[in-house]
Amino acid sequence: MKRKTLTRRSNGGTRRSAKNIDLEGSLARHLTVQLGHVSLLPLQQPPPSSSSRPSDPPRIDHHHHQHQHPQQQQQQQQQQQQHQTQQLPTCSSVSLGDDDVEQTDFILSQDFFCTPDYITPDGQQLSNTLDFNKENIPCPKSPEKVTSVASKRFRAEDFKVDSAFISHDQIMELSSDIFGSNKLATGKPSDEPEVGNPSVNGTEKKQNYVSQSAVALRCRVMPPPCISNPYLKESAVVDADPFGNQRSKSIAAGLLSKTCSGDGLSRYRTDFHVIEQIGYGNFSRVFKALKRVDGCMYAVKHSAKQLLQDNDRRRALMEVQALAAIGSHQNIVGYYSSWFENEQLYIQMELCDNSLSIHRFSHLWTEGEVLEVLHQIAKALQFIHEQGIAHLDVKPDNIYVKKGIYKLGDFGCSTCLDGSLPVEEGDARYMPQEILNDKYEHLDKVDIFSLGAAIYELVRRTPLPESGPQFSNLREGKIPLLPGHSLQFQSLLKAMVDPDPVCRPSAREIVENLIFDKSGRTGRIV
Ligand SMILES: Nc1ncnc2c1ncn2[C@@H]1O[C@H](COP(=O)(O)OP(=O)(O)OP(=O)(O)O)[C@@H](O)[C@H]1O
Ligand SMILES: [Mg+2]
Repeated sequence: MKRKTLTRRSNGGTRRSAKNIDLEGSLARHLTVQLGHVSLLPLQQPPPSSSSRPSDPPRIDHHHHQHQHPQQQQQQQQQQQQHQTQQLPTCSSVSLGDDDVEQTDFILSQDFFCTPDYITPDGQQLSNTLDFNKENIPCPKSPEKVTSVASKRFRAEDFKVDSAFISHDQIMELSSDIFGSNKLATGKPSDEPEVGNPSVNGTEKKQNYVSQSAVALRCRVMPPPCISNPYLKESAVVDADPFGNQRSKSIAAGLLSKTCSGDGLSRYRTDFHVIEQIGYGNFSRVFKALKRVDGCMYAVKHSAKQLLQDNDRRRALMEVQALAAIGSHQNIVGYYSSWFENEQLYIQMELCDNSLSIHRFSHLWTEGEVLEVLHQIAKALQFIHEQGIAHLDVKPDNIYVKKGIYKLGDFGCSTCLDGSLPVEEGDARYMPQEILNDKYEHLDKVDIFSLGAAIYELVRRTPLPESGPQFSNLREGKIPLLPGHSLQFQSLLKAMVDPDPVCRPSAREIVENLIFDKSGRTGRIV
């Protein structure tokens, strides 16, 4: 694409041609489109035939103005105004349609765009070369404002009342003030402080002014590396190496080092108001926290200890990577965000009411109720299994309830079904025999066994043994009769804890089991 650079010099001495004039007319309209409310007056050019130099924008020369005879001055100003009214279209008459704007991709010189000629100081040294040492050079000073703050307020009130009552001298005075602070652009006085105005509230601005863009540039630091998500198979197809695998052998360490440094502020404390601790596990603490910016409550889980070893960090990261890869599902605890802070991993999650462990033994679970749990968590398992992910720690502790909806949480042990990730088995009480024998061919069926064992525990209202004959019986698929429960339900449960993983139903098969149609999922089956 052809690019054109427009540079205007402060003395108005830019070489001008008909094309240039045309171009600047387009530019003025272009600027109007961008700025909307900005008056075109200073930018509009008289026709080339005008005797005055067409490149000169309306310009107030304070010194010249002071030495002129008042009548002469007034006459000259009236002529100038008339000339503008006749020759120049008003803002409203300028078509703002895109068609009118020349289809040229401009790079507006900063001098032109940010510093209109009338505030560009004379004698400004322009260089065609880039000078990177300019950061701390004070900005050139614009002409001093003539008026004081007090008179500014007075004029502002007058202006609001009726501009017709303002004398010509007042207009000129106002204009010169406005020129200094760019207020002519809107034609309205503003109480907002003006950026770049050399005189604010009558006090001189400091000379060591650094532009915002320079500050932004300074703030740009080398970003931390991206971490490839092992749960997302598509991520391997990326052309470049956005994951910075060549940059850092210890990816998590790279991320950690970047996220722990910085401004020293705690994102957790800055973004959240911590209400209370709501839980803890072997590796983490979980807090109920109000997010300041959106006013909603979340569960924020962070690692109990500082993750000083790369392996610990990787392990912790797998939970958020799994959550992020899995995505949103009604029966899975929602994941929002995660970050490292103080060498701990923080995870912002959907806040649930409680986990099933609370009512595990106190509540008399009806068959309808346990079927509801079974059906909803089976749907969660179907969702993750279809994405090639196994949970590997399904148990009442990790099943949450929120407004009557059951949600699977704590993906700290989740892994890939294809064996591409290490297997870290969950709570042994809910693990099938094959896992204890290090056989990982059917990891999805491990989740099915665990869910069957969890439901069995809810119905029995007694904790599952960690060892002994009852422990072995369960792994052999032997469960005693459950009085008061339908045979269909007991058969389903028995199938779920079958010692042969292949014989266990899949999550989909469970979801589609007819038992859920019959039960209405909340009623009790006799
Ligand atoms: N999203 C949530 N909403 C409400 N409470 C939660 C949530 N997440 C966790 N909790 C509470 O915090 C406890 C510990 O959470 P979690 O099981 O995720 O931690 P953990 O350290 O991974 O545990 P584990 O020892 O099972 O590995 C839970 O038992 C539950 O009481
Ligand atoms: Mg847990």
